[in-house]
Amino acid sequence: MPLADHRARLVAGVDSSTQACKVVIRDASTGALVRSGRAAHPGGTEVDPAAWWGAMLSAFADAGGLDDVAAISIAAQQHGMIVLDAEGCVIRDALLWNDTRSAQAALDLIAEVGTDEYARRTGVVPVASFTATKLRWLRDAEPDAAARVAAVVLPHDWLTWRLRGFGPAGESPLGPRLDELTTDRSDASGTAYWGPNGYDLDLVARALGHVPVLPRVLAPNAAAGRTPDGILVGAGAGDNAAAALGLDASAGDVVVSIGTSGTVFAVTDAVIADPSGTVAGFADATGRGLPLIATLNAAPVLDVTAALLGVDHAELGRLALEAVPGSSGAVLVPYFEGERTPNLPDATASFSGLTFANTTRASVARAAIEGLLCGLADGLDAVRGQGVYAARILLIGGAAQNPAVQGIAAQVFDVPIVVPARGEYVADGAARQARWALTGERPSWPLDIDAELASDTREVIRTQYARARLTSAHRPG
Ligand SMILES: Nc1ncnc2c1ncn2[C@@H]1O[C@H](COP(=O)(O)OP(=O)(O)O)[C@@H](O)[C@H]1O
Ligand SMILES: O=C(CO)[C@@H](O)[C@H](O)COP(=O)(O)O
Repeated sequence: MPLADHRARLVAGVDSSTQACKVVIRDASTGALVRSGRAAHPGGTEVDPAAWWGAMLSAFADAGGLDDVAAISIAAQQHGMIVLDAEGCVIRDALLWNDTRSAQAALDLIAEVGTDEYARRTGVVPVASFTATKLRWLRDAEPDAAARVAAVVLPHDWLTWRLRGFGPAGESPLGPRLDELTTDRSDASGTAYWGPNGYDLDLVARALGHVPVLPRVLAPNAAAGRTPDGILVGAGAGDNAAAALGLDASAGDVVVSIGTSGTVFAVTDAVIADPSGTVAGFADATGRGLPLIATLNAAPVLDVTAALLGVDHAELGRLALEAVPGSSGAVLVPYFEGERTPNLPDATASFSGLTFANTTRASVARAAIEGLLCGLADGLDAVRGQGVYAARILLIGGAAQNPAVQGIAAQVFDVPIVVPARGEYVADGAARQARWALTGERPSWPLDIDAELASDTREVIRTQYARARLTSAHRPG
């Protein structure tokens, strides 16, 4: 379609992430940012999806509306379990990627199927984050609800369906057409019941007890349909895959994202099947692979530390830079929310190495940043262990904007760091996808860079962290 009429000049991308919904509206030809908007999401690891729908509509309004937009795509937090009944109604609140109640269900599924078999069939080994384990938890803990499940979708799938006008009768113009549910490869690959041969219905039935309607998996450049107002709707994607697309990540690029989750991932053609489960062999949003590790404790580690010290993020960063690398021996192993990598769902955080001399505001601030980055550096090692080449790190996510995080990252990671200009790269990836669906041509928009930092590794940081991680009890009580 030529970019001639007034609508075709703009495309929109959505990031429905854990803490907020963000929308960018970009020029379809040049990629220039025209408008943007955002709205907050409720906290917690169990959320009524209606809150995400409401936040998305608010974010659209904040961005000046979609009247002049030709195409839109939605990216969202991965793995969240949304269960629908035959009338298209949400049966219970969604369980998010960072809800760890299904840890035992993950172990049960592994005991039945085996780690090698899971990795071979789906590219992943179940942990509490993945959708399959949440379905097993539902089957065991809420069997009446499980029995009513007619369809299972992820956040971006459900928002895409609602945006196209589908939903419960009375709440949507087109009604509860479950056969119109769609997803894409990247989000399907985070369910632990999708793999190289499509949906693995045996694994679905093992998890939920029966096989419900599952969303049709669209190609990266396909359209899911149109909104009732005629806006083309792209396939959408999981947030990390969308970020890789938004950054145009290519060989040698490893993305490190410090949002609610910490993630380390790269785009590759290699088939990843890690039976240890450390690296997830996800799919990307272009038809390739996205090996990824995720931690449950990233930017909120700094939020809680700043609150403890009674400072804002800028002051937390200034304090941290007053301390020496290694925080004079103070170490934070930041498993506040349990942990996924390493897989310790019941773990708690621990400070160690404290003395009268190093128990200062500066050391505490620095130890928080060092601790969260060391978990991601371990993740980078694991991703490289799968054959991924890292020439540089692209550092993104809310906490990546903090100069102290950037500076300390250069002391923790052993490859150069590039900080793209402040932006919403997940939403940008979705906007690129919308443009791709609109014109059939994947855009190559420029990427602005804020900072480039040479690696300045200080071994003490990771050495003492590794020791502390092994010796901390990580158990509540
Ligand atoms: N300058 C900063 N320093 C440290 N953390 C920050 C800074 N700015 C934002 N954050 C934190 O980043 C997080 C939001 O990042 P974002 O990537 O948008 O998360 P998500 O996509 O998971 O919603 C919040 O926890 C916020 O407090
Ligand atoms: O679970 C994962 C990836 O496997 C997380 O990355 C979620 O996709 C949430 O992302 P953010 O809200 O932190 O961006």
